Amino acid sequence: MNLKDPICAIATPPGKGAIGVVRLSGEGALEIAARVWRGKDPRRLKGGRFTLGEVVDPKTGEAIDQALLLVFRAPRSYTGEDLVEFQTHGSLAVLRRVMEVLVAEGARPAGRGEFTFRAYMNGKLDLAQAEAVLALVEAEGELARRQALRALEGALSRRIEALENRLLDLLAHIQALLDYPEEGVEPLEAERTLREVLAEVEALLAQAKASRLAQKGARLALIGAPNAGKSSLLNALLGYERALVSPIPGTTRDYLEAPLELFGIPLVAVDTAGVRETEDPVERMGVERALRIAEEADLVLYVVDRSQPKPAPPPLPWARTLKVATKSDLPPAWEDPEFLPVSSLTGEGLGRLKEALREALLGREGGEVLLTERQVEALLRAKERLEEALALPEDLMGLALEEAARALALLTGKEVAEEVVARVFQNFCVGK
Ligand SMILES: Nc1nc2c(c(=O)[nH]1)N(C=O)[C@@H](CNc1ccc(C(=O)N[C@@H](CCC(=O)O)C(=O)O)cc1)CN2
Ligand SMILES: Nc1nc2c(ncn2[C@@H]2O[C@H](COP(=O)(O)OP(=O)(O)OP(=O)(O)O)[C@@H](O)[C@H]2O)c(=O)[nH]1
Ligand SMILES: [Mg+2]
Repeated sequence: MNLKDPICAIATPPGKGAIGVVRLSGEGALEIAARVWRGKDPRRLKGGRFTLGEVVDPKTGEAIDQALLLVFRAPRSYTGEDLVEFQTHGSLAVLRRVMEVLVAEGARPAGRGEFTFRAYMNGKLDLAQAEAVLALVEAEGELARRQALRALEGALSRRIEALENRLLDLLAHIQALLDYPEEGVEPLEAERTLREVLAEVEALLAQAKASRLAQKGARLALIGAPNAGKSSLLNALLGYERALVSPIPGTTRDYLEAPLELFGIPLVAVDTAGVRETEDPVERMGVERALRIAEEADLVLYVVDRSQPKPAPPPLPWARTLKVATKSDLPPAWEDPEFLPVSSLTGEGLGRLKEALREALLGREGGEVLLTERQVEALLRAKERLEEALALPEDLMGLALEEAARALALLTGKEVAEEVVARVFQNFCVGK
């Protein structure tokens, strides 16, 4: 891959937008820009400045759009190279023509993530930060956005580097003891350092689940007997009347999905048909679907009407099930401390139910750390090596320590093989 040639891409999403952005980066970017620009010469613009003018087709002199042009000069740009942005009107008709004239003047359409790849290669971002850029672009909920921004700002990278440095210091110390046994090098306290580093790695790993949830979201299924109050509870959680509710058992025939963001996690809540034995073939199809949805959900709310005799529970994945007793505003027919009482009518208990959902989804860890699958793998490897080192005498733990440090370095990308880097950027969209 050529690392300096001028590349260009539409950076805004396809479709109509008030404004569209085309980026151009690399050697000769300013010269190319000058050839397709009518207005103040971009080559005379300082870095960080913009000007209003027209993008033109240099072959015909035809104006393509009225636009703003921004100049960033190497190394002070996103990529670290000379970089020009054209901020045009946001139609595909405009953006496509801008791309055409840039390519005609010698720029190459960028590959996926190539701008950020260059930023990485030029030391503007480390690999954890580049992955944070991707996560920020893809963030669907508040939690994912917060996690990604913190990682982009280097929070994870700093934590990892601190651990790496402690291991490297320890290694140097061991080496000194081995090389100069007579010279009064201070004795090691390897075990304590190792335990502290291991605890920090484990603390990070404890956040992996929350990070995956924030990015991928979760499915929440409501299941229970007909008339239990599932659809009412769905509506209460959503805050609007999404599902039909009626006193007639069997109101919900097919399942129904609704997006719901709780604690910054993008959830899909699924209301289902009431589960019961039935002769009606259509209703039976609904019941079968309901059970399948419960099986596949990340979390199940088993909904039971507390004002009626308690029914026999359907087969549910109990490890992922929260029990809810609805209609808590009515006189209870039974009590069971395993069930959370709620009333969709008055809202009583909804707050506690949401808290229980939060704990079931996130655990007790707050979940402010972004961890990609790749990073989790590296942390697991580091953890294994640290445990191995702990089991060895101090003069023999050097190799395991070195490997643990190397595993940590994978997170920030200092020791990462080219294919791994390529794979990270494969996940990007064009223009990022
Ligand atoms: N129009 C536009 N908006 C955007 C971006 C962009 O590239 N263009 N960004 C793209 O992701 C994000 C902002 N992030 C950016 C990060 C660094 C630099 C940059 O030029 N950094 C230089 C110079 C800093 C300075 O002028 O003070 C540097 O780090 O040296 C630009 C954008 C989101 N919004
Ligand atoms: N008093 C009271 N009535 C409720 C409450 N929740 C639901 N109901 C009533 O219970 C009846 C059934 O509610 P739905 O939400 O339709 O029950 P469902 O579980 O979706 O029923 P199916 O779709 O038939 O499986 C309706 O008449 C609701 O008004 C509640 O918290 N308090
Ligand atoms: Mg219903």
